[in-house]
Amino acid sequence: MDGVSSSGEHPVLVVDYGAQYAQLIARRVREAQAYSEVVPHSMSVDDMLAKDPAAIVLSGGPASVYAEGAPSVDPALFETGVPVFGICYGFQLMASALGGTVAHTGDREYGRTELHVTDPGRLHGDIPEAHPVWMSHGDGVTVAPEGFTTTASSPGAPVAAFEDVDRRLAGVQYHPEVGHSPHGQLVLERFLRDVAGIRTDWTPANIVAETVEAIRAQVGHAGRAICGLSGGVDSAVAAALVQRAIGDRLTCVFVDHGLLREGERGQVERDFVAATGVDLVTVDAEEVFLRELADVVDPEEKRKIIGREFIRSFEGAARDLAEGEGVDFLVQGTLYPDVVESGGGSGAANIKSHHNVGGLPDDLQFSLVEPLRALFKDEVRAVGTELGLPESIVQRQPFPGPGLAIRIIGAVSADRLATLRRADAIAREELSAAGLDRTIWQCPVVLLADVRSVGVQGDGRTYGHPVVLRPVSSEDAMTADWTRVPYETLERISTRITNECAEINRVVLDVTSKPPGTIEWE
Ligand SMILES: Nc1ncnc2c1ncn2[C@@H]1O[C@H](COP(=O)(O)OP(=O)(O)OP(=O)(O)O)[C@@H](O)[C@H]1O
Ligand SMILES: O=c1[nH]c(=O)c2[nH+]cn([C@@H]3O[C@H](COP(=O)(O)O)[C@@H](O)[C@H]3O)c2[nH]1
Ligand SMILES: NC(=O)CC[C@H](N)C(=O)O
Ligand SMILES: [Mg+2]
Repeated sequence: MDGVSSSGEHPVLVVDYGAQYAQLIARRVREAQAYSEVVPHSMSVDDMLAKDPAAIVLSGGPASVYAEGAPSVDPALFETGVPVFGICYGFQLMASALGGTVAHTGDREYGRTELHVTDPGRLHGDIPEAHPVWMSHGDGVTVAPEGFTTTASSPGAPVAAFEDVDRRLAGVQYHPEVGHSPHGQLVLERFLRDVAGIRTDWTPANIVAETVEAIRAQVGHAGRAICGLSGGVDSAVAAALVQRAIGDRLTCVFVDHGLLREGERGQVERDFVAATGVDLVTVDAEEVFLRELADVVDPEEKRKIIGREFIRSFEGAARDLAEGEGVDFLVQGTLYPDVVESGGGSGAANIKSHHNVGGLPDDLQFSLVEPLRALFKDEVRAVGTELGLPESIVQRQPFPGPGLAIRIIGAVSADRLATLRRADAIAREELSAAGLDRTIWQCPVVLLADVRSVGVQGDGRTYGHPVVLRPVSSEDAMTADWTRVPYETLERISTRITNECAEINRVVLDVTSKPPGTIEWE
């Protein structure tokens, strides 16, 4: 079907009703090559329309649609002509808003359930008549609204799917977004393509083309930009996109804030420049960062100071560069998770202020150019590959901009940084030697600088600090699990760190997933 392409300008909005899986729905939509964003259920229909959505998905949620105070949907949404798909609670909402009946049936279904396709319709053709789906509900639609065809049922949900193709509305009681619904992705794709009429062509090549155009439009014909470049994946890809858009009107700025890992500066100045040919200047800012951070213990305070000092460094570099000519634009490799965690999503809580989002000072003079702001890391990697960046850059493990400062629990000092830098280098060496670089998303090493424990080394008493190993596996850093690193590798890391780092007499392993823990400790 030849409809609109979904993109940053025509997103598929996932309306979050408190679902466990709202982000996952958005990811699945993106996997179907349509661009998607999560928005809160408090957003008005007018505000949704202002985003010019290609379609809207109503998520699941814990409430019951008939309960007092339950989050609802404005029935006007269904009159706008925008295609809508309801999942679980969203399906029940759609049913009750359009005149169907939803009730507490007592027929709970949690987990694997057999679905029977009673009418293939647009969504369920060529799928076995009986197939497993993942359910998680206690309420059910007992009567579908007028105009809808019921297309599937399950033992506990006589109306388990319905569609009104003319009005481009459809929904399912089950969760198509989870891996346990093997045909769910197909059903979602059919809604986007065959019901909503979206051209699912949101591919890395199209993202590059669209983004380069948008950057040109923002920076104009004569504008000059600097790009905060860390050697990491995000800023490398952002720089490559901007370079493609404005060529040599871009200069990259690497800030050595003294919070870097062993060998990092050389790697950026030598290897990164050799691999990409970017025009790079380095700012030596160790002294000022360490001075400003002295005695600061609170993680948010650290982050705000670091965010501010990054900008001061960029301002200094811009002044030196332009010799009076204005550099108005600052390029940053900000990703969607940075925005969400900084509380900048739609109604999201502030978990931590990423230095490049929530940590920015109020008096920022630059206009920000953030071409990756809507993307997740795996999407950024695909864009980087599309741009021809080498594997060594595209597949690099992330390292946070605030660096080792947010891995010292306690105040930051040059001595503590030196200790942590060595321990971190040892852990990275051993994990690489064990061939785990691609299995592990990243492995922060955290120095508990305000904790001491008693040890015995060389027959003498020590009273040193512990370090924590935090190996995690993840797809996009929004959720993570701790990586089961082989004991032999852990043993080598532990032995080497306690032998080679004077202040450290204990190595412990963090076995917390995210949630509830975050990846970094601060
Ligand atoms: N040392 C640095 N010098 C200049 N800019 C930096 C530095 N560290 C971080 N930044 C800026 O802050 C942004 C966010 O940092 P972040 O660590 O999330 O991304 P990254 O370093 O580019 O990629 P990765 O997530 O792979 O480490 C970067 O994209 C970059 O623009
Ligand atoms: O550039 C950054 N600036 C920051 O302020 C920041 N805080 C966390 N991170 C990285 O983001 C990912 C998610 O981390 P958390 O689970 O700790 O929030 C992980 O990959 C972290 O390393 C940051 N990156
Ligand atoms: N997962 C859901 O969306 C559940 C919807 C509703 N709370 C029910 O129990 O039926
Ligand atoms: Mg980084």
